[in-house]
Amino acid sequence: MVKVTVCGAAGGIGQPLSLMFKLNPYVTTLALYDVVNVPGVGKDLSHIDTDTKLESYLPENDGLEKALTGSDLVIIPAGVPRKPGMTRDDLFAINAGIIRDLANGIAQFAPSAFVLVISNPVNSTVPIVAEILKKNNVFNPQKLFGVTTLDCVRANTFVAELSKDKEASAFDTRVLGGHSGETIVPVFSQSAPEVYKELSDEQKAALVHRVQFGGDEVVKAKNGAGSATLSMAYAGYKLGHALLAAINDTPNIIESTFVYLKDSKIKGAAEAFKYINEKLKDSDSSDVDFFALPVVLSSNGIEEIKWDILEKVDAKETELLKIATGQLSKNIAKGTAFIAGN
Ligand SMILES: NC(=O)C1=CN([C@@H]2O[C@H](COP(=O)(O)OP(=O)(O)OC[C@H]3O[C@@H](n4cnc5c(N)ncnc54)[C@H](O)[C@@H]3O)[C@@H](O)[C@H]2O)C=CC1
Ligand SMILES: O=C([O-])CC(=O)C(=O)O
Repeated sequence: MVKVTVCGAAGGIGQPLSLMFKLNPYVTTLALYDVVNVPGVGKDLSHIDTDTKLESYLPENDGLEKALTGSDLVIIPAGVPRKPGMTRDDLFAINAGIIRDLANGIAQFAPSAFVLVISNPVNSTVPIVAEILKKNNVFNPQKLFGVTTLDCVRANTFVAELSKDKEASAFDTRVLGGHSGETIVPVFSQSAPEVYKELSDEQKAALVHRVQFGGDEVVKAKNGAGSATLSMAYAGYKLGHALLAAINDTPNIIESTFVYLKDSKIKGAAEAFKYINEKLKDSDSSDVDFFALPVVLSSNGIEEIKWDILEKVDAKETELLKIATGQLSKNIAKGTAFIAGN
């Protein structure tokens, strides 16, 4: 029996993401929550002849409580998307409060659920969720995931375009750091070595830049009508499905996610925290408490952090990681301070 809750289910990401979970055989109940339009989305999906039971809730009549109670996995694509000319950080003013309120609901009604945060700016919204869960004494770092899967998906697609003989599905690129611009660091030296070795320095730089700013490509092409929704729904589903498979005892699944490190008991967290903060960050900027890294999944959630990839990356990638930590420490501190100041 697995209940999945999608918060922001009537949105551009929420709808296709909910469709995919309606088709997932692990899911017995799918609860949709949104502040608008969700009864229609829920009714529509409920006609699909898969066995997953559909529930949909607006905020009135304790909707959030009902959507979250008994939930095993909560996925959050709630909040506003970018328009051309905006950075992800420009979304903080609106989305931080939305995420705080949803996190308070999770702390109260689904304190032991796995939580996947899609809403931007991920580098700050994930720290917001962690702070709320900590305040309520229900924080378990094994169960909190910042969704950076779309960066990996893009990296696989873009590197395949440069490969002579391999399709996108042949790649499993690791992307480290965070989820915005220069905080996104694909490490092709570790995951696509054959293709990577053949590229010139200019080609390597262009490939990395394309992954870092892939979101902008979509924002520009949509021309005011939002940001990535369909590729994001796919990516969110990919991580969610991997987690459901791990919960159901499929061994050795590795996915990348923006994971909490500081004071965490997860295997590899202390080593990751030390390496990032001592070797990749200026001593005068605040701690980088979260970082996107490959993790091994189990029925407990994040079982192990594969931090040693940080030691293996090449000199140029190390330089990029150092640039990433500067921005990331500010983004994380901003999220944490938002809750400390509330
Ligand atoms: N992590 C990632 O890689 C990516 C993250 N995103 C982010 O995902 C978020 C959602 O994007 P879209 O689906 O395109 O936006 P959208 O505007 O189409 O949908 C957002 C939905 O959230 C709902 N919502 C607003 N406040 C809410 C609340 N308090 N509780 C529940 N639902 C609420 C809205 O009613 C709407 O249905 C944005 O912040 C966007 O930047 C988008 C793409 C990739
Ligand atoms: O670019 C955006 O604002 C949405 C996003 O995070 C992405 O597509 O990577």
